[in-house]
Amino acid sequence: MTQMTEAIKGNITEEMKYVAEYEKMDVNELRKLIAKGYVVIPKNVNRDTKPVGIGEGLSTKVNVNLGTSPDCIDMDSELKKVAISNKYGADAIMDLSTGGNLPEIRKQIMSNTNLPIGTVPIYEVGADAKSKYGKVVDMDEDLIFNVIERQAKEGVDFMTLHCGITKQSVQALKNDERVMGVVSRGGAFLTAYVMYHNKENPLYQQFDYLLEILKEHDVTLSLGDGMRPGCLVDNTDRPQIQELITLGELVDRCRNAGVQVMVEGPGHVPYNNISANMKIQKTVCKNAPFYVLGPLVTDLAMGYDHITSAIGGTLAAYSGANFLCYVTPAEHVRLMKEEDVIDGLLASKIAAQAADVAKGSQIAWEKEKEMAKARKEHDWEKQFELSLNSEKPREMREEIPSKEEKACSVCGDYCALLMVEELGKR
Ligand SMILES: C[C@H]1O[C@@H](n2cnc3c(N)ncnc32)[C@H](O)[C@@H]1O
Ligand SMILES: Cc1ncc(COP(=O)(O)O)c(N)n1
Ligand code: MET
Ligand code: SF4
Ligand SMILES: [Zn+2]
Repeated sequence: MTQMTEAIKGNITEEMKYVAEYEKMDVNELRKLIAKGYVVIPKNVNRDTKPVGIGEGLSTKVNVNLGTSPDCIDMDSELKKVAISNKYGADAIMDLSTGGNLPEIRKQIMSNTNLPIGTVPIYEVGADAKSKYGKVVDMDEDLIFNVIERQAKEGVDFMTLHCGITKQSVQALKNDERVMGVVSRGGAFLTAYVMYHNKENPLYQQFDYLLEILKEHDVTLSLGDGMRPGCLVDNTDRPQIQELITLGELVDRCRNAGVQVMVEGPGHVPYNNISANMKIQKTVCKNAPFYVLGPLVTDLAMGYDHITSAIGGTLAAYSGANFLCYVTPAEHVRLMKEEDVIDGLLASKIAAQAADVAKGSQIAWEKEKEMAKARKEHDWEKQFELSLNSEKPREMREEIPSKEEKACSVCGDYCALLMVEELGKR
């Protein structure tokens, strides 16, 4: 049973009820969207988590990436990142750990949040292959499917699997004059596998078997974009589009099997090409929920890539993307620290709200109206409460206080609002 098979049968699940209430929509409308594959609810049957809907007609969701790396294994810090994700309103968390005891790290992360958890199982496969046989490319089919099945049993809610890395897309990469090669880590593992063994990607070749495993536990498949461009100059090139066409075909196969599926997208895309990218994806993948990384609209802002990604993410979400994978100021520089998680998550939440407002979402506009009212009433406490991060403005207001309690220290006695208001005009 999956949310999708239930929806097709006409059954309304508890998860659908929860999501419909949160989104303030009719539950039968939601059910129809899930049945068509336009909306997913990533929730593994083996784990009790908050149901989160992603897709057409729903509010834009944001994901936090966290996890260890071979250079930094600090469980304490990762759990603080989980706490930050809970506190500041992430909609999902991906554990992208590649250093230390991966199943143990995942277990701890999962027991510290009720948010849906995503993973990229090929990372664990690569790490296991390296420790057992010496190299990442020494992985084999058994190891791949065993890891996926184990993670599915543990309760992972969505999995990024780079099924579109095929002999064909690897050939397209070789034929192209792309400046940067493969920047997707999972994509790189599988591209290396295809090149080294001259074999087809097992995730593609045995896709039906993969679907059986995912279906049993209702794991949502997130089709990874292993060929996404790694810099603006490579955007929307043939390897990216070649892979996307394969992903579109795989979406059909997921739907026929009743497996929930979303599709991942770039990455590095100039502002003028973002809406075209969203349109191509939504068309080729027949309205599957779209999960984008950024997109980053310039490559020159090292240390500020949460901003480049919020600019791109706003337009992407406005143009059809449903799920924004956050990017932090640490992207392209080092592993993120806790404060980077706050900045990255806030930037993504801003992009999501900005896009939802522009799309005319009633929920988004209700919040904007409440803020307008709080500002008019000089209700500072309410303004802080409504803010995406309440603490920051609260602390800032205390740093340079105003003598005039209703105003702030930008104008103080000359508060524009108060001056006209006192004449009884508003
Ligand atoms: C594809 C995305 O995954 C992120 N990424 C890769 N590994 C980790 C990790 N251990 N923690 C957080 N993010 C990670 C990259 O920074 C990129 O944004
Ligand atoms: C939107 C998005 N895209 C990709 C990945 C995985 O990372 P990678 O492809 O580098 O393994 C991700 N976590 N989120
Ligand atoms: C593999 S982690 C690095 C990801 C890379 N910055 C990208 O654009 O997708
Ligand atoms: S983030 Fe760093 S380690 Fe990862 S692909 Fe880019 S340069 Fe390599
Ligand atoms: Zn990048």
